[in-house]
Amino acid sequence: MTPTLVAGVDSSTQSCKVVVADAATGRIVRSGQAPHPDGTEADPAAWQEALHLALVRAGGLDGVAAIGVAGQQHGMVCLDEAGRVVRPALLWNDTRSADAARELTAELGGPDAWAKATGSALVPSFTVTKLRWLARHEPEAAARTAAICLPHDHLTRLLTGELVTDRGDASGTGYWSPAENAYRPDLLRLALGHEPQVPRVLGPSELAGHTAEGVAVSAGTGDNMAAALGLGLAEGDVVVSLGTSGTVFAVSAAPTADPTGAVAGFADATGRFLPLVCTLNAARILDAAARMLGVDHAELSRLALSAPPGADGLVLVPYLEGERTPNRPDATGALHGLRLSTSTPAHLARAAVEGMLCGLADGLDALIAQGVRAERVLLIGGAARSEAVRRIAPRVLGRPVVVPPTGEYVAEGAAVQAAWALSGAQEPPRWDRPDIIAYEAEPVPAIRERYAEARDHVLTRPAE
Ligand SMILES: Nc1ncnc2c1ncn2[C@@H]1O[C@H](COP(=O)(O)OP(=O)(O)O)[C@@H](O)[C@H]1O
Ligand SMILES: O=C(CO)[C@@H](O)[C@H](O)COP(=O)(O)O
Repeated sequence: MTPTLVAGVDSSTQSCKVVVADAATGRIVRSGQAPHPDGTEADPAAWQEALHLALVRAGGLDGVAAIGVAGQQHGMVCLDEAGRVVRPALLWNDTRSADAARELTAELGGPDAWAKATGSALVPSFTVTKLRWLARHEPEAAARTAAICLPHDHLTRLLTGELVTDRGDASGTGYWSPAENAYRPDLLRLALGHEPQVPRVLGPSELAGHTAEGVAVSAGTGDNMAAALGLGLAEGDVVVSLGTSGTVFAVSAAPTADPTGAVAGFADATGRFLPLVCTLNAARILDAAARMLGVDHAELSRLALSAPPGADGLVLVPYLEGERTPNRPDATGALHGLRLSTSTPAHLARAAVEGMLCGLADGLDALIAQGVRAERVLLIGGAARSEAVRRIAPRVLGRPVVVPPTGEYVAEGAAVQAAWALSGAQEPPRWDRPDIIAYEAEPVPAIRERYAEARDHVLTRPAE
């Protein structure tokens, strides 16, 4: 019998990935990907082209009954009255709205007020801060903005003609409340000066519509929510994802509202919640280290593993893109503890891996402080392919980690959602994912202690 096929899309920061899977078993039958342009602002047409190319490379939608789109969270896509894009989208890792975040925070009564209203204290990643930036710096574009949506909403709209979203992605806007399950139009108005149309929020297994060819399209969601769905996260599981962003997250039955701003109180893609810590600096720290050393990722990993834990005191503070957690949008990175004896490629490679992981370890602490249980840590994302990262992670995170088989969990999560929407079932399908590899190593607390000494000693960006 021919299996029913579903497709999942991951339209993330650096690329678009598509998987086509058997809806009953989750077996991946074909896949494809295509790159996104570099930069922190992007023409949404580039995502559409990359999706088209990735779909072609995945053998198209022949035989596919349903598709779901997951995307990088928070990006601001402004549409005019005719549904045309007003200006390039500002992405989650664009920090130009740092002043806007500070202004809006003060106007509502501080970080606690935002955490109560939307689950999250404001940092420049949130869409609402980008809207304020637009109102201040491009008032003409702000006035032409008749509707506002996120990257995954935009692609879903191109597929179906419907302006819809889901709880997960809506929870990263800064104008939707996960606890109330409702928009906060007052916050939209506060930021932009008027209330543009916003996407209708669909239920977790609701259909957004159909493509012109009749393929059903699920609600879609943010990339982290999709990864949680793809991994079938249970309580006690914590994910450390090392993509362009570094994220640490868990599913939770109750909403969170962390006034310190470290933990964002997002919603997930199943009707629950997804407390999450996000850093701006993860896989690209290793890309940068490899570039500086003139080596590829395999050699960077070999070098890192050849240096001792703690790199003899060499610390790399990884704020190359500024930072979001802690909230230091204007920070730069730094190398501390350089001596003649630590001036080696191996030490630098080790310091890069450890510095990246220390940022995530701080995130894990913040999540635990919000009541999350970390019984099992799952390592995913591009940089989790690195053997050095897998073997050093337990030393820095202070607990064993498991690495699910190398897969595209965001795209797979989007495919799970498509299969769920198609089935009409109460719960999402549980696809078997065997062969989890466990990595154990003695924790080395000195790595984090030295990092804690170093992390506040960085320069800010020079004025441009
Ligand atoms: N073996 C590897 N070791 C370290 N980093 C890697 C490896 N393979 C891929 N990467 C990095 O992972 C990143 C892409 O990860 P991915 O999770 O797909 O990111 P995103 O979803 O944000 O686009 C790139 O920066 C890439 O260089
Ligand atoms: O902003 C966040 C989470 O709040 C990021 O995690 C983005 O969702 C981008 O993710 P990747 O491209 O790294 O997957």
